[in-house]
This record gives sequence, C-alpha cells and structure tokens, in this order.
Amino acid sequence: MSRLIIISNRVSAPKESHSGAQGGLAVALQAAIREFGGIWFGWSGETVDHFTGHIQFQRAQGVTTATLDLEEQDIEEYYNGYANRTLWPLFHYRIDLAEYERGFAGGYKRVNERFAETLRPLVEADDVLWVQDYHMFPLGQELRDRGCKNRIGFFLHIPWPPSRLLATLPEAAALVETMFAYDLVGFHTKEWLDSFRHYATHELGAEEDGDSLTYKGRTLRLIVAPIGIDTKEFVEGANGPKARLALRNMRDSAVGRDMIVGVDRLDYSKGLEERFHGYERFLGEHPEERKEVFLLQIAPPSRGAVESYQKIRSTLEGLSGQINGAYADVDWVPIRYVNRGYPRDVLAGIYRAARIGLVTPLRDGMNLVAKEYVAAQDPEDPGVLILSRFAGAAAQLKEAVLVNPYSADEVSDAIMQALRMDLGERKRRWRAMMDNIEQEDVVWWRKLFTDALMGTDGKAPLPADNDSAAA
Ligand SMILES: O=P(O)(O)OC[C@H]1O[C@H](O[C@H]2O[C@H](CO)[C@@H](O)[C@H](O)[C@H]2O)[C@H](O)[C@@H](O)[C@@H]1O
Ligand SMILES: O=c1ccn([C@@H]2O[C@H](COP(=O)(O)OP(=O)(O)O)[C@@H](O)[C@H]2O)c(=O)[nH]1
Repeated sequence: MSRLIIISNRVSAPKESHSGAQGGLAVALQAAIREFGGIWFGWSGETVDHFTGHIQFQRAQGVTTATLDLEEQDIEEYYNGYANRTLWPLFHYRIDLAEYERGFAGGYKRVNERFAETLRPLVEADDVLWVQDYHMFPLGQELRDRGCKNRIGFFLHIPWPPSRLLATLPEAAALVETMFAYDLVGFHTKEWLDSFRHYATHELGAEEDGDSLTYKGRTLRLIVAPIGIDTKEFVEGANGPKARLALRNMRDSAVGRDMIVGVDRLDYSKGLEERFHGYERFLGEHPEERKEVFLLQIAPPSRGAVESYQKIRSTLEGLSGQINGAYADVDWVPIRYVNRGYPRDVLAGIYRAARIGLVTPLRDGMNLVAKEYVAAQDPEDPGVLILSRFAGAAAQLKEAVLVNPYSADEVSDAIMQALRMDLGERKRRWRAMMDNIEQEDVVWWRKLFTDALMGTDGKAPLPADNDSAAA
C-alpha cells in the first residue's frame, strides 16, 4: 500500500492527553497517516534567524511529523503577507482588503520552493501526496519541477472566488496554471468547484471532459468533498464531564434567559460586525424580548499581525460597547463579548446551553462551528441553528434557518423565528441536519478524497501519462 504524505501550513502532532483541544481535521489527518503510514509535513510555527532546511522529525502515537522553521521575513511575506493579506481576502470576496504586493508574491513562492526542496528527498516512488489549502497552491508544481512524478492531490478549505474577482490578482493565470501539477483538486462545495472550472476553461483555455480538465497535456480531476466533524467524538464530548460542567455554569449564569451563541475566530469573513447589527435590530424591534435573551460571542483573536484583523478587533470592541451602552440595564447586558478561545469539549457544553446558534459568515469555505453546534444539542430539546447562506455548510445543512448575513432585518427576523419555533419543528430540523452530520463526518470526507486520489473509488483511473507531461 502507498504511503500518504500530507503537507499543510500548520502541522498537528497527536497530543498525549485527549483534552478535546485538537481539531477534528487534525484527528482525521492523523488517522489517515496511521492507516497508510507516512508523514505530516509543514511549518513548525517557529522562527529562526536563517533558514537551514533542517527538518525536525517527531513520532507520537503512530504519526510521524516533519516540520521546518521559517525566517521572520518568510513569515511576514508568505503567511502574514500573501496568504493572509492577498489570497484570504480575495478568496473571501474582499478585494477591497486584498493587497497585491510583489514582495508578498515573491516570499510566497520562496517558501513554497523551500518546502518543495526540503520535502523532495523524503518522497519515495510509491508515495501519494496530499497538499492542504491556499498557503501551498504552487507546491505541486515546485515538486514536479524537482522531478516528483508521484500522485499529488490538493484540497482547498476556503471558497474559490468568481473569475472576475480572481482576475484582479496579478498572478491569477500563473497560479491557476500551477494547479495543473495536481492530479486531483477538491473543494467543499460545487459552487467553489464551478468557479475554479470557469476560470480554468474561460481564462486559461483548459479543455473540460466530465469532472476532468486538461491543460498543456496535464489532466486534473475535480471533486466536491465537504469536510465534516468527528461527530461520534464530538457527541461523546458533549455528554462528558467538562461539557456538562460548562452547560451547568452557562445555565446558572443565564438565569432563565435564552442564550444566543456565536463562536468564531476574530476574522472579518465571519460577519461579526453585521451579526451585531442584526442583533441590535432585533433588540430595537422587539423591546419585549430585551431582557429575555442575551448574545454570547466567543471570538478568539486571529492573525493579529495583519492590520485588517487589528481593525476588526477594535471595530467590534467599539460596537459591542455601543450596543451594551444603549440597551444594558443594571440587571442585564445584551452582549457578552469574549476575546479568548475555549477547548472544544467546553464549547460543546456552551453550544448545548444555547437556544440559538448564530453562524453568519459573509463567506466561509465550510464552517465547522455550525456542525458542532448541531451535534452538541440535546435530541429531546434541540436549539435552532441560524446559518448564513454563504457558508459552505449551508449546502448540507438545508434545514437550518438560512439567512443573508448582510441583512440586519433578516438576521433579526430569524432570531424571532427561532425563539418562537415549537419543539416539534426544532426536533424535525435538528434530526435532518444531524443525519447529514452523522453520515458525512470527517472520516467520510477523508476517505472520499483519499479513495479518489489513490484510484480506489471505482471511477476511471487518473491518466497514467500525467507525470511524463509534467516533467
Ligand atoms: O491557521 P490560521 O491562520 O490560524 O487559520 C485557521 C484555519 O482557518 C481556515 O479554516 C478553513 O478550514 C475549515 C476546515 O475545512 C473550514 O471549515 C473553514 O471554513 C475555513 O475557513 C484555513 O483555511 C485553515 O488553513 C486555517 O488553519
Ligand atoms: O474558542 C474556540 C473557538 C473555535 N474553536 C474551534 O475552531 C474550529 C473553527 O473552525 P471553522 O471551520 O468554524 O472556522 P475556521 O476558524 O477554520 O475558519 C472549530 O472546530 C471550533 O470548535 C475552538 O476550539 N475554540
């Protein structure tokens, strides 16, 4: 059986204690490496004065990780720069925030070359490689340029933007061309896949044949593979001691009021500003509900070296203060705004205590919080998920109360609808969403992708001559 090499910006080694602090994605990828043997390769998260290419190997619980330290300038240009100031805003439809700097593009290419150069000697002839996310678009091509003929797949965890937006990126055509180094490219939704295909066929001139695209002699296959959560583990966690304690504490502190919960990295793509405005509209329109509800917004800071993230942080501090200033009373505060992160088993208890999960990103590749909120509910008395139409999760969780997150009126109406929803309807909607979350979990997602990549999914095999065309 082939070994699997996973490559991503962040690498997650298995933890000694099962504290619930690891993400479902990390657990699923670790399991894949255990199943196939192999390595998880990427950035250590550490900085060095001069890049040496030294690889730190670590082996824990059957998983080998191989990590590299990067220079300050690499991190500035590759991670803070091209990944998070150029690609992230552009791919989340925020070209007003996207910065197109040659220095960032150069640093991004340099780091991908460094990854390829260091990884190449570790790759054996039968290995299958799986590259994760927008930090590493050109890695496949860099590996091909170094003679790597292995099967290589790529999965994008964020949206793919419409062609007219992507066209604003100076390197757009070159970037999409490098994607043809991959044999398989995966997306969370058909919408993102269609946007990629549109650019490849209309702007590059790639030939389309079913789910395949051919360009300059190389063929890649496209696949929709929506990521799920580790549902079984999450439900167990939601019934465990930490979650139960969190649930009790939240209920005590809610003193009979209905809690609305939001849990998001502090990121402008998550629509927190618009969410606060929607909630403010609700408070303004429904004075009778004011002391009956409160919003708990958990927003751990993210990517703090990037200016747009500093701005959204200060905007939200101002806005939450303003709403609380306008509506709070001696015995009630409408928004509890918390800038720290919590382990997922604690979150599970918090989700369960909430009558409403308010998940309103302006654009999101998937949004796992939406799925976790549903999985944490009490089947006999489930809460209601209000979900943005523009999250990848909306393609699967159709029984959520779906909203346009830009519309304060729609968000306000959805909150009222959720508060009034009777038990029968809550149970019906929850069951339908839970069926999806149980069936299409993270193991299902990983297997869908690796089966297609390894050619064991019964579909026509990837063309055997792909590698010779690339070399
Ligand atoms: O690594 P960071 O810069 O701290 O960012 C955290 C992760 O954010 C993004 O997550 C995406 O992947 C999720 C799982 O597929 C998906 O549900 C979500 O919609 C995406 O935004 C990013 O793509 C990851 O690479 C980051 O590690
Ligand atoms: O305080 C927190 C906030 C979030 N998360 C986890 O971070 C992930 C966020 O994933 P999502 O897909 O919703 O968004 P992303 O941050 O990847 O864009 C989820 O598994 C959350 O449970 C967490 O463990 N602690």
